[in-house]
Amino acid sequence: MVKPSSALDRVLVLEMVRVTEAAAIAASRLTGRGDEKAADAAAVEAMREAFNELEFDGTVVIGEGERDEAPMLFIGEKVGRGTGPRIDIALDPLEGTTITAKSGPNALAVLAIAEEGGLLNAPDVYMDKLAVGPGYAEDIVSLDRTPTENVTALAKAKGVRPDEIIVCVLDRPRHDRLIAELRGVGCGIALIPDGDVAGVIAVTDPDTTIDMYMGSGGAPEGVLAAAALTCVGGQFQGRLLFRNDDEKARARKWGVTDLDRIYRLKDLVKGDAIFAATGVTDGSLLAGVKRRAGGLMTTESVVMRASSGTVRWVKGEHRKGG
Ligand SMILES: O=P(O)(O)OC[C@H]1O[C@](O)(COP(=O)(O)O)[C@@H](O)[C@@H]1O
Ligand SMILES: [Mn+2]
Repeated sequence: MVKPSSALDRVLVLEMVRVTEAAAIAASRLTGRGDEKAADAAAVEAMREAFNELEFDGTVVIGEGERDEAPMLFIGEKVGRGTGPRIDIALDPLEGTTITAKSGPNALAVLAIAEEGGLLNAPDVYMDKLAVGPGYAEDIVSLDRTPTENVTALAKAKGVRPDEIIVCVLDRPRHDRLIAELRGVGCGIALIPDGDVAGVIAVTDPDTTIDMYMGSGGAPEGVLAAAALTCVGGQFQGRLLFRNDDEKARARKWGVTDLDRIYRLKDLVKGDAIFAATGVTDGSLLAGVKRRAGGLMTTESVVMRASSGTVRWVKGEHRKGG
């Protein structure tokens, strides 16, 4: 029996990989060149071009910024051919601009799509994030508890000592207190220079040995990581952080009424969703773009779908162009 296809037709699953591949390949030409802006611009342009080949009626809900600050893939921009299903898109054509410029680990081209209205229109502010992998009781950890309480609860559930827990944290001065508290507990801290989309997703992969993600990063990146966890399992909590009234006004403009709210996965991503990412540089999730002899280029991508929980790892060999 043929199942009725949802707005996110199966075809779109693999098409999304082409889109992230295009962005990753374009950005990779600028890897290690010390020019963050050029790397980002290359990814943005390639992603936009790839989207515009597709038979769908897409709207960017999380993108490169507001219309007046971003020339392309701004919030509200329509992409695709304008026919077919209406899809909302969250994207970060180059997640890890500094990483790419320095040729560090974990830069990704990343996007998530959902049926219209399915993604939180997160303002471009910081978000306090907390994530753990699958298999734990709901709310085993909470943004309303201290880091020490969360580590202790997680350790008990995992059947290890608190000092055996490994927490991933962005290496930022604003996290000094968090890091000091975790050091007090004796945890292992995986400090990352950038790239918390990969950092959050790392909790879902036992091979990374990372048990928990803590600390603040971009709210848009929070929604992207949440889309991945919606597909593969795990828990995520996020609370928007505002540094000034302007940021609060920005959030209200995007429909956020309760500024202190804790968002869980189902609040960030509703209904069916697809998450896709291609590695730009090597990282915990994916290998980066590699240029090999004879014009061959290889890419590694992952694409996941929430409704089926299917995860596909896609190795690409690109022989012409790029
Ligand atoms: O660098 P800040 O201001 O601490 O922001 C953290 C955010 O920046 C990143 O490290 C990289 O973001 P870019 O994609 O803009 O380079 C994100 O992963 C993270 O959410
Ligand atoms: Mn980013």
